[in-house]
Amino acid sequence: MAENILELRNITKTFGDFVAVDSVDFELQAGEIHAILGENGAGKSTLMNLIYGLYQPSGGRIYVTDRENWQHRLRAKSPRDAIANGIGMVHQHFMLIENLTVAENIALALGQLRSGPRGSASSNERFGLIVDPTALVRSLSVGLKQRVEILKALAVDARILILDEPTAVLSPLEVEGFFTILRKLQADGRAIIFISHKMKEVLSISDRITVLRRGKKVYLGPTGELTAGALAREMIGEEINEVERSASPHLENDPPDNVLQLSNLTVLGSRNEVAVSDVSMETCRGEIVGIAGVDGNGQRELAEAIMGLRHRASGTIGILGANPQGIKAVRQRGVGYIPEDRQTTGVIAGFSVTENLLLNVTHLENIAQWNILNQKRKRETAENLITDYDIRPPNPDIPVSSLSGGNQQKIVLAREISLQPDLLIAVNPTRGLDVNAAHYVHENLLAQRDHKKSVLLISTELDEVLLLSDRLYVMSRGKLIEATAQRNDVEALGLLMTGETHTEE
Ligand SMILES: Nc1ncnc2c1ncn2[C@@H]1O[C@H](COP(=O)(O)OP(=O)(O)OP(=O)(O)O)[C@@H](O)[C@H]1O
Repeated sequence: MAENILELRNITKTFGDFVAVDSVDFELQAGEIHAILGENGAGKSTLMNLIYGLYQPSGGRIYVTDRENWQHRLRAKSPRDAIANGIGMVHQHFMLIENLTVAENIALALGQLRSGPRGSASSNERFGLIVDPTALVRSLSVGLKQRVEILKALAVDARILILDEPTAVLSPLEVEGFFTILRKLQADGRAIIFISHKMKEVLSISDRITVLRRGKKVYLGPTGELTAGALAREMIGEEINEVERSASPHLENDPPDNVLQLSNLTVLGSRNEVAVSDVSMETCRGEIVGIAGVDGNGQRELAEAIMGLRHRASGTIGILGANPQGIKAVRQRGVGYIPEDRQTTGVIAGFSVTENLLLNVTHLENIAQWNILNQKRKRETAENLITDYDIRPPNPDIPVSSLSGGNQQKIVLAREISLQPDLLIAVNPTRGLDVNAAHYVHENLLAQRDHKKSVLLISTELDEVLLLSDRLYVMSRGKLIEATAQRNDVEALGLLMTGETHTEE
C-alpha cells in the first residue's frame, strides 16, 4: 500500500464562533493526484492555508513524512516552515515579480529556504517545464507564468504541491500540456492536491477525490467509477441539470436592435502597447455575444474601454445610440459590469456585504427617499439579494474580506445582474463559482437575453461561451475573430484562442 506523505487528523479551524473546517481527516499518498471539491465556502482554501502555514489549526494535528521516511508533526507557523517541509503551493493569483527574470524569481524562492535540499534545475526539463530562464516574467504568457510558479516549488524540492484552481487561466490546449506535466511529477513520486470546480478535469486527472461540505469531509473515494452527476450530489446533495438553451428571441422576432456598437476600436494597455487592435462588432437586444480567449489577450482592456474606465486610442464606442464618456455616463445609460478582477474592481473588501451589494447608483436611488437612505429598504434589498444568490454566510453586516472567493463573486453578480441592465458586460462571471452557483448565473444571463436585454460575455471558459452565446468571437493578441462557424469544432476554437491558426480577417 502506498505511504502517506501528509496526514491531517481531526483538523478544525474556527473564525470567532464560525467553524470553517470541522474535524477533518485527510491523507495524501506519495505519487497521487488528490482532488478536493466542494461548493463555495465549503472550506477548501482554509484547509490548504492550514497545510501551508498561513493559518494555524484551532484543533487537530498535521503530520508530514520527510525524505528519510520519518513521519513527524508539522507545526507550520508560516509558509516558510511549510516550504522547508517540502510543501509548495501555486495560488490562483501568481506570486511572481513581473519585472524580474524567470531565474531571478526562482532565486528569490530559494532565498526563502533557510536550509535543506534544493531541487536540481536541470531535472526540470524531464517534467516538460521548459521556460527561458533569462525571459522577463512580464513577457510570458499566463501558461508560462504558471510553469515558473511550479519551477519555484520544485527549486525548493516540494514533494507536496497544492494547486488552487490551476486551469482557470489556461486554454484547452494548455490544459492538456499542463496535465502531462502533472502526470510526470506524479510518476516522480510527488503528491499533488488539486482544487477545482471543473468536474470534467477532476474526473480526468485525479486518482482520489475528497469532498467537503460546510467544513466537513463528506466523501472520500477513488475517482474511477464516479460520474459528474454523482460528484455534484456529494457536493450539494442534489442533481444539477444542464441549463436549457433555446434560440435567441431576436432571431425569431423583430429586426435586430443595436445596443453596443464598436467601430475600429483600438485601446492601449498599461505599458502603452496595443492591447485591443481595430475591433469592430455589435451586440443587439435579445442576444448573448460571446468572446472566448485566453487571459491577457486584450479582453480586460476591451471591457474597460467600453465601461469608460480606459481611454481609447482610436475608434468609436456607441451604447444605446449615444456616445457616453467616462464610467459615470456609461453607468447612467444602464450598463452593468462584472469585472475580470473582483478583488481590485469588483468589491471593496473592507466594506460590509450590504454596502457592496448596493454600490451602484441605481440600487442607491431605489432605496433612497428625499436623498436619505431608507434603512429598512436597504436591509430588505440586501437580504433579498443574499437569499436569491445564496451568499454564505447570510450575514449582511460582515466585511466582504471574510467571505470565500466564490461568495465574493456572488456579491458582484447579485449587484450587477439583479438590476437587469440593458447591456451587461460580463467578464469571467463564473470564475471561482461552484457548479450550482455557475448554473444559477447561466440561467440569469439567459433570462436577461430572453427579456430582450443584451449581454457581452467575455470568458476564458470555452464550455461556458459555447453554451450561452448566440454569436461567438475569439480574441487573440488584441484582435477579434468571428468564430460562429467554428462553434462545433472545439479543437479549431482552441487553436484560434492560442493564435496558432489564422482565418481571413
Ligand atoms: N479570515 C476569515 N474570517 C472569517 N471567516 C472566514 C475567513 N476565511 C474564511 N472564512 C469563512 O470560512 C468559510 C470557508 O471559506 P473558504 O475560503 O475556505 O471556502 P472555499 O471552499 O475555498 O470556497 P470558494 O470555492 O468559494 O473559494 C467561508 O464561510 C468563509 O466565509
